[in-house]
Amino acid sequence: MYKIVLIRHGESTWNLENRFTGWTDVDLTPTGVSQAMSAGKLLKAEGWDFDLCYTSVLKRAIHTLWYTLDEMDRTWLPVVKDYRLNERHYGSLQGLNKADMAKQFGDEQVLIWRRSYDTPPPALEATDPRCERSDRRYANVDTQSVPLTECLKDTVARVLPAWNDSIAPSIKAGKRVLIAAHGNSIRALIKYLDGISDSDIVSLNIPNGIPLVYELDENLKPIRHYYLGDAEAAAAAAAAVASQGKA
Ligand SMILES: O=C(O)[C@@H](CO)OP(=O)(O)O
Repeated sequence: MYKIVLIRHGESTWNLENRFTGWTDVDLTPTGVSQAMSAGKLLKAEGWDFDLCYTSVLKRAIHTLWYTLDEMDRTWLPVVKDYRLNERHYGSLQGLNKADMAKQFGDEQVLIWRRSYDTPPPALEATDPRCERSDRRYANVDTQSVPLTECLKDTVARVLPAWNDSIAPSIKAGKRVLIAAHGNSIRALIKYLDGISDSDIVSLNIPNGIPLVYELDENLKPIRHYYLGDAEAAAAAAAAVASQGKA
């Protein structure tokens, strides 16, 4: 049996301000830093250790990994930064307030933008200053692969190659893997691993900064999963994420 740990980044400045974030590279808040440190303390206290870490190229996930590893005295571990683990691209909603959008367009429309499997939010124009295509961190990525918007289906399509080409082979080679990523890139991976239907994935929400353990069989099929620490607190934090898109 293999075990991996997934962790969504701690609270970011735009989580706090309730803004659609996507590929915008925002910082952790002090709360986010302490969530990441608590995650590291919990992992250490429960005897977890890792050989290889994966994260995105966005600093809220990278810094979460740093603070978590620092608490474990494991900042020396190898880290693979892969843009394919980035948050789902939120198109032209990036930067806008979720509750304001719900007031303007209704809770149902915002739920579709946030959680529908195959309806993407309105796209960014390639000329929009928010477009990431000229960002140097994506210089080696094919332009068409730097999205202008994404639905979860699109995110699954980019996360899965990272899983299949890189993460899964590492796990099978016996590496103990920690993945620090984002709400929707983690939802994309879980949808695939657990075979969750397009309609059921709508209600899955991932809380900030709480380690989520997946136990996998020899074919990397999930046996069970659970949050470390207080399960009720994790469920309450996930429910709070769900209601962020309400007016
Ligand atoms: O704004 C975002 O990028 C994500 C995660 O913070 O939000 P949501 O939970 O609405 O998909």
